[in-house]
Amino acid sequence: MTAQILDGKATAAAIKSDLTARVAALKEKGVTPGLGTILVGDDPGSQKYVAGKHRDCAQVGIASIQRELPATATQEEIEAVVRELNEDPACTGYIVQLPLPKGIDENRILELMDPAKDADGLHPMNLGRLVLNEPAPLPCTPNGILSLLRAHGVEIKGAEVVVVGRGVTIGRPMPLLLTRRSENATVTQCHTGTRDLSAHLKRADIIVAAAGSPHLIGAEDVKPGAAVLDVGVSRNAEGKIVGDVHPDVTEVAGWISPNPGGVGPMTRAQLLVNVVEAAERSAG
Ligand SMILES: Nc1nc2c(c(=O)[nH]1)N[C@@H](CN(C=O)c1ccc(C(=O)N[C@@H](CCC(=O)O)C(=O)O)cc1)CN2
Repeated sequence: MTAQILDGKATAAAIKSDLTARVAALKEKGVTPGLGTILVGDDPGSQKYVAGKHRDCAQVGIASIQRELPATATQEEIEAVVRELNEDPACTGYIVQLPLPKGIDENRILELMDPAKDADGLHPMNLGRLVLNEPAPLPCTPNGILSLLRAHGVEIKGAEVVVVGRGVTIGRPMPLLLTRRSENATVTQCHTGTRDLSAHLKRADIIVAAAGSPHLIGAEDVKPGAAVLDVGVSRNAEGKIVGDVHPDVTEVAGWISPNPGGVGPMTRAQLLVNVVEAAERSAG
């Protein structure tokens, strides 16, 4: 078997085409959505992701507000920029690119954001709303994964899903989205403390690999026909992406997301969805 591709680029392009029309309609009502980004430091990966987010904004007609601080920025300096964007009427929603440099209290920065402008769905109030099944902006990568599966007709309802990883952007919120009544999946969360990862993986209909451990998952770990989403981003000596999923998984899986070209573009598309939805709410 050779797995079918979960094409993130094409799916994101379709989402962006829909958003372009919605942004045009907002502009006719006098509302221009604006996405703000706060980038601290000079991590090349983060710089690339933020640049991609603003390229996407330009494509769909969303205004860009970019704030950059050096790696030496203090907690207070970052908080000052957060306060500035909280107050800026041109900024519909914004994100603080993670991770922040060592020594910065990331949670305090996220808590300081105006939850109504939280385009990432990572403010504690919005994560709490997700737990309570109340409407909230949804974290971009988990929501992008669901959109990618739906767009390709992969059955989520009743599926056994294994999420590998417990980070704040993917691992923690992913099971919350998957176990909503609208998705009705059964989820096992695995992490570095899991005793027999392979035993869990072999039972999975869907695997979300977000461990950041190069080629952690091989063909021998995957049930034939399973859908495998590779979210891991490690870099080799040439700076190329190495995912959590070994290339030999393609021979066993039913569906696989390429990396790059799978979940990454979907993360960016869902960010734009959150910004446009916030603008539509404020436009009534
Ligand atoms: N504030 C946030 N920080 C981070 C998040 C997040 O959702 N919010 N997630 C990740 C990084 N991320 C989003 O910012 C992200 C990851 C990957 C991509 C992407 O488009 N990847 C491309 C490849 C790009 C490359 O060549 O390096 C792809 O997969 O095709 C976009 C955004 C951590 N931080």
